[in-house]
Amino acid sequence: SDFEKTVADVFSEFQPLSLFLTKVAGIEDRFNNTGAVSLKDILSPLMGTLEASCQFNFMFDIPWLVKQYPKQFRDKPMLLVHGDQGRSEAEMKTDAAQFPHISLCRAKLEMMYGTHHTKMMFLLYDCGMRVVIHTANLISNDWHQKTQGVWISPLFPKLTEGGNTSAGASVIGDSPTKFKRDLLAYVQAYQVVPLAAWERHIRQHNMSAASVYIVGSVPGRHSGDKKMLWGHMKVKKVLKEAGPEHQKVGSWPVIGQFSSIGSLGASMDQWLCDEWLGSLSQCRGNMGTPLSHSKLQLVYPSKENVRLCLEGYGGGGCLPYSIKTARKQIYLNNFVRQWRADGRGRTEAIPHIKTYTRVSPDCKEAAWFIVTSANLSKAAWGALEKQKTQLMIRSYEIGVLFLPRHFGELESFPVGPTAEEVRDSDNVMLPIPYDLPPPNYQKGDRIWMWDVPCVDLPDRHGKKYCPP
Ligand SMILES: CC(C)c1cccc2c(O)c(C(=O)O)cnc12
Repeated sequence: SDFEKTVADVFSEFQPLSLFLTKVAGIEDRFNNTGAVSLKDILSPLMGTLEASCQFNFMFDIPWLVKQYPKQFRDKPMLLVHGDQGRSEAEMKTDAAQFPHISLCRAKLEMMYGTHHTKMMFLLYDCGMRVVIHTANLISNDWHQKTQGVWISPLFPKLTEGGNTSAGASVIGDSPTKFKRDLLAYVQAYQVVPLAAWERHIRQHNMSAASVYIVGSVPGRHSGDKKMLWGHMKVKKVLKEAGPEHQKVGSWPVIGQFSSIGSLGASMDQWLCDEWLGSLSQCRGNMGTPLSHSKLQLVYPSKENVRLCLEGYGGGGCLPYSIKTARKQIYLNNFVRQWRADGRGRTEAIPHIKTYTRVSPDCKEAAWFIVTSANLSKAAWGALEKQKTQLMIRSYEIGVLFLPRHFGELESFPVGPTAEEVRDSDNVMLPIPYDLPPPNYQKGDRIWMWDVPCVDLPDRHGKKYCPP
């Protein structure tokens, strides 16, 4: 039964995809006992005996974060990688100063409007290391009543011989998805001294069991063969080389699901449907036929989704889509679908998770799946410039891409609408975080914008929404 399952049980039940949601306060136990973890679970001694950790993120509540570590690990060295500058960096330094084991590392943000969105943990144990790539800020609210995604790596054992000598260009202890090579390239892109030690730790571990691809974004104008390393061009490259066949999935819809939307251009053909969808609809054997934009579905909470959520209108505080941006791209209203997750008990847990996938018309199979920090924006995924010779990215992002072929020669992933189905299935099943197909917005409903008042109907706490 579900009572008294340890995090080790929860972890092993959801292998080999190792894709979890975060626990949500206030929903039925069964939706938290399977396929879901808390930050304390991830940091539990049952996952390994911690020696040191590195936390990449955007928002940090340092005293709260320290309390998520088991007492016996609260003095282990912790590096926080952030993008704060000026006053907020000063505040972070003040908070960190009270903890001698914590050091800070600021990521360079030289592109205007770039942010350090990446949410990742390096957990160094006495017997190996783990990588966790997720979507939650290191603040209590992000782990309380929201839907967040977490990929937890296998325990990567230490390489026996001097593993950190990389044999020329190739990397020792890598996987068929080149997980270690690409993770090293991502970490190296920061060019900051404190990460050199973590680069060495990564080199010294055998990551051959990693069955996902790294999909990272680093700020810059990437050209030549570096153009395919990051953002939507990395997805395009991997899907073209190793994705499912065009004749099988070429007509399947692509579904994007995210918690914010950038300025995407005055028409859908400028970036959304040509460039971005052009990359995410790539597949093997594709003769370049673009996917019709009727096959694009964008899951983003409506005003009613926010009004009825566990947090009430306040839940919309992590959905920073502004009316200023929205009114420049009304065409998005043709693509948006509601957030509904009855299968996971999370229809009322605002989605801060970001996922991208391609599913069969009958919603029973998925061609691939991505969980990432990247919202639907050019800053995150990149925008091609100079006659498509360079990819301009503003922010740091990271996610993982699951391809069926790396999970047992599958052509596609069977989709599991509930965590129990995934747990009890003998074959690999994708624990999809939301219900398929995503429902249309109801008549009279609208896209959630965080700077638009809601004074007609109260939320579950009897409140109206009057943003500052
Ligand atoms: C507009 C900005 C400051 C913002 C508002 C609300 C939530 C945000 C958030 O959750 C992230 C993130 O998770 O990386 C990043 N910016 C967020």
